[in-house]
Amino acid sequence: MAGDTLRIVWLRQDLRLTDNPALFEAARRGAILPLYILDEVNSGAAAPGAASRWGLHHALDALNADLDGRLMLLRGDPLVLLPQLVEKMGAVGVYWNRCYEPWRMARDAALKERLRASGVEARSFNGSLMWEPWRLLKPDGDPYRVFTAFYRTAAQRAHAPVAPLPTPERLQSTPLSADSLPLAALNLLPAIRWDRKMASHWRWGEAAAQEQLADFLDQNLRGYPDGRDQLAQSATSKLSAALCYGALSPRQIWWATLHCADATGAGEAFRRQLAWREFHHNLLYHNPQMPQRALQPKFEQFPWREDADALARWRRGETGIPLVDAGMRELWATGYMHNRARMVVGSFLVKNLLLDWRAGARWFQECLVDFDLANNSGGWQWVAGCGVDAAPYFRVFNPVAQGQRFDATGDYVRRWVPELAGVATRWLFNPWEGPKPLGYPPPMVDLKASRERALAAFKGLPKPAAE
Ligand SMILES: Cc1cc2nc3c(=O)[nH]c(=O)nc-3n(C[C@H](O)[C@H](O)[C@H](O)COP(=O)(O)OP(=O)(O)OC[C@H]3O[C@@H](n4cnc5c(N)ncnc54)[C@H](O)[C@@H]3O)c2cc1C
Repeated sequence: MAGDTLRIVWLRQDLRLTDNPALFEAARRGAILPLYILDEVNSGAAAPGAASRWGLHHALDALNADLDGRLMLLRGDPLVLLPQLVEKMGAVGVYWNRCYEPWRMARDAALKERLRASGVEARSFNGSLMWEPWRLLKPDGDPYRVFTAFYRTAAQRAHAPVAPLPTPERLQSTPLSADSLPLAALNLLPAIRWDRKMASHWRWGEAAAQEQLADFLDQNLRGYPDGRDQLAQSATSKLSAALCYGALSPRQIWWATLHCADATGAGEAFRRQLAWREFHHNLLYHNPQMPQRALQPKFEQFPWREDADALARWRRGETGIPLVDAGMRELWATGYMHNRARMVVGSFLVKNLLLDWRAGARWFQECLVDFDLANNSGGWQWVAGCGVDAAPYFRVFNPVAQGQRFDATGDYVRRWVPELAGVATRWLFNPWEGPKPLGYPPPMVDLKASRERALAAFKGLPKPAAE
């Protein structure tokens, strides 16, 4: 294959053929070499955990099948591997879609400079966001810090998300090089095969994601505004993992909602949630410290408790608070947790247990198949009340009231906490007040007293002049 037209398409969080600008542009110009590099060198603390690695394995497997087995796989530092590969293959360019995590941006900027300095075409595109963070700013040029204002501008005044691109008409890809590693050599699957139990909860690849989107629009969109908070209903799209690995782009989803039958206007509620993803990416871009540091500086002095035993009970779903335990066990069993449950378990950890939000974020990073650095750190800062546009710290979720409201039949709790299957709905969310259920622990904290302890700690924070 002629090296003078060969371009490497470096795929990362965009594992799809449709609406993939880097792939589309490279394929238009000639031959391509589709490549994925497992980078464990530059990721540091942001490295995906065991559940995301498992998901990545399947996402890569599906993409490779779509590319007729021609996806090249490497493992190591792209800053070293890519220049070597360019030289070896005689490629004229490297194309990729932009990522927005601080570690990836730093690496990609260095790579671009290095490739260009040696006369290689290095081009990046937007394949993962509807509004890139430097394009959606307040009128005074500052980044948004409040979601509603961000969304108002995005939905009403910003440019509409660009229409999705088609699949390239012709994919002229190079035969697989002998240097390519077999997928198994990336060691993404766990040594102890705990993943088998969660496999049935996920579908992989672009075609499956498109089908899932079509089914959601057809069957669930209408009920989304009311149903999305109902824990036992499958009312949400479950497209988060497809977005994380890039089997679908947000533009494809946005456009599909605009072009489907939506007589009730429910698409608006759904697009609003998609915009939360954009907002968190925007926040992370403008606040690269977001995964490590509270965006409200006063929280850096918050008196978090150190309590390894309490953290372990929370992780295992053995807190004695049924809704919290149900969420944590759903996470462990499936690699997913309903958004409402994410908020409830997060609030319980941070407020009732007074444990640092970063410990919760780290556990989610390890266990979520849909782990996404921007959404996870943004979600945790929101729940903890220490982010820019957060629920105020003094607003503490009451897991009993949340259960009664969002799991009124008790099906969610009974599914994930089978010890409580026989408990009447009246006592299901507060079994300590009713007949004592067998085999289920008493609550590890008193909800009222621990709430007051949290509020007192919050009141004790210094009030910096500049906040
Ligand atoms: C503490 C906490 C941690 C979270 N960690 C992650 C994470 O690591 N990865 C992740 O993708 N989402 C995370 N979320 C956001 C949200 O819980 C999930 O995106 C959602 O539950 C995924 O289910 P779905 O695809 O069915 O959502 P749907 O309701 O169908 O929404 C469609 C899409 O919109 C986006 N979205 C929806 N709600 C939110 C939100 N609150 N914030 C940002 N984007 C949103 C997601 O991309 C989602 O796939 C977190 C939320 C909290 C409170």
